[in-house]
This record gives sequence, C-alpha cells and structure tokens, in this order.
Amino acid sequence: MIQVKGLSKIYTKARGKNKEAISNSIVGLKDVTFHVRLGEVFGLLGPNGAGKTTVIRHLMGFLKPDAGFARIKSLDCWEESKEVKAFVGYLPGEMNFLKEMSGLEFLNLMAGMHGNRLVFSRRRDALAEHLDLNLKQPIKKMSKGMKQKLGIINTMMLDAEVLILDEPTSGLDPLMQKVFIDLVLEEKNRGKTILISSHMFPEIERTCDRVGIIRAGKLAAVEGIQKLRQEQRRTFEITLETPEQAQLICESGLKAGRIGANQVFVEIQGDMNPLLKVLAQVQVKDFLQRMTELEEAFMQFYERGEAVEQSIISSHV
Ligand SMILES: Nc1ncnc2c1ncn2[C@@H]1O[C@H](COP(=O)(O)OP(=O)(O)OP(=O)(O)O)[C@@H](O)[C@H]1O
Repeated sequence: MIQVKGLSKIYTKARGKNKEAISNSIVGLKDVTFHVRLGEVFGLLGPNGAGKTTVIRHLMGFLKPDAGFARIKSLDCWEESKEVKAFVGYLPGEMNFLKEMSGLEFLNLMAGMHGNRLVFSRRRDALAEHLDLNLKQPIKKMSKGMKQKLGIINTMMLDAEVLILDEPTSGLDPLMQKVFIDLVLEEKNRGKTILISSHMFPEIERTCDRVGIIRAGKLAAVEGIQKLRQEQRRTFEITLETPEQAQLICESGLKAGRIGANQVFVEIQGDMNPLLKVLAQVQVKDFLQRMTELEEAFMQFYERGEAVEQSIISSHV
C-alpha cells in the first residue's frame, strides 16, 4: 500500500553557491526503504531529529526526494500528490488552526473541502465524544492537548483509506493516549492502513504490526513487533529479604549485579523463566521494572546494523 524506496533528502541551509550550500547541508534521509502492507499498522520509531517527519512529508508530497521515491497505492507521492491526498488522512506534527473559529466550525470547513460535510458529521461527533472534546469552544481557548484532539478528529472523521499520523499522542494525557490507541485499533479492524511516527515505544508496541527504527536519517531495522518484544532487554530492580539472597541472585548465572545490600538489578533478554526459577528460591520484598528507554530498545538494532556495515567494510579491505 505504501512503498518507500531509496528515499534520500539533503536539506541545504543556504541558497548560495554550490560549495557554500554543501558545507551547510544536513542529511534528512539516507537511502530509506520500507513498505506498509494493506491493513497494516506500521510504526516509524526514532528520537528527535531522526527523520520521521521528513519521511512523512515526502509521503504527503510536500517534499521532492533527492533520490528514491515514495508511493501510495502505486501513485508517486510527489508527481501525483493531489490524487494521493484524496485518500490519505494526515495528522501533522504541528497543526495550524484558524484560531477565531470554534472546533465545530473548523471541522465543518475541513469536511466541506472533502465533500458533503453531513456525511462526516456522525463520525465527527462520535470521535469528539470518545476524546471528550467540546467542539463548541473557540480554538484560541483550547489547550495544546485539546488542539491535538481536534487534529485527530479532523484526520479520522474523513474515513480515509490510509492514515498518516505524525506523533499523534503528543500533548495527550495518559488516559487520552489510551483512548487514542483504542481508536487506532478500531480503524485497523476496519481495514485501514496506518503509519504512525513516534518516539514513544509503548504506543507503538500497542498499535503496530511492524516497526521501522530510524536514526540520523537512516533506517536501522524493520522488525515485527513480536520480534522486537522478544529481543527487548528488560531490567528489573529487585529487593530481597537478606544480603545473602541478593548474593544468590548475583551468583545464579543471570546477568545481575548489586545496587544495595539487599538490592540487585537483573537484565533479561526475551525469556523470563530463568529469572522466575531463581526468584522462587528467595523472598522478594520489592520488584520493579526499570522503564526501557527508547534509545536502549532501538540501540540493539542500530548497533547490529553498524556491526553489519563494519563487517561489510572489513571484508572489502
Ligand atoms: N526544513 C528543514 N531545513 C533544514 N533541516 C531540516 C529541515 N527539516 C528537518 N531538518 C533536519 O532533518 C533532520 C530530520 O528532521 P525530522 O523533522 O524529519 O526529524 P523527526 O524524526 O521528525 O524529529 P522530531 O521527533 O523531533 O519531530 C534533522 O536533523 C533536522 O534538523
């Protein structure tokens, strides 16, 4: 449904002569290739400045690739951007609203541009109810999170075949993040093809079938969410009854270390059973999972990518 191949973009800061422009150039994307299947939810995961928005701006036909291409339903996103936009619902990272309007006036205006606004009004009202947003409020009085909700309603009410969502939960509180995740899963069940960019692992984990991990403009890996979960390193902080029990864990063969007299950390990759077997022999006073930093989750793939590149280089030297 979505095909991105060899997509590359160099941003040039200055317009001056070639030399000057090159010295001021920033790699936006370098040879990015992935695809999203019909009915699939695909996550583009990466830290700030990784290139997620740059990929999305190519898909929406706002940027012309320096090399490679982006296609949706076999249409070229740059050459045929008007046709592409007709069946894509797009939520930008930052949205400009006509602030003098109410939420309702804005949505009616947008719906009117896409056809008969009455067709969209049922979905609009249902979404507003799910997201608990009063559409009668003037936009200028809305908080950041409320404006994000308005953006989500605007994107989803049109019932487009393909949804492209750039950091959709930014500004939403945890309760609303959950509501949003449910909305995405509902749309997936209705057969939509969805691409979500995010730097937050949990929302990607809950919604996506596959994930592309992007960093510094390069796609480090594309993995199924199951594989990512299995390979994810998890660190636990465990408080035991006695120092002897803490010692027992450190000597159990697990990847573990002391962080206090009665406290240890244990790092697990994949299977939890070896840890559970050891814990059955001790008395646990407290058991905490350290938050997995996104950096940590995708560094595993990034490091692997670099290792592959290194071995290719060495084999050519
Ligand atoms: N218009 C621009 N001009 C120059 N450089 C740009 C421009 N837009 C993006 N960049 C650069 O391209 C790189 C990728 O930016 P991009 O906005 O795609 O990242 P992102 O992954 O969406 O980040 P974030 O999570 O912060 O939104 C960054 O180094 C950024 O500084």
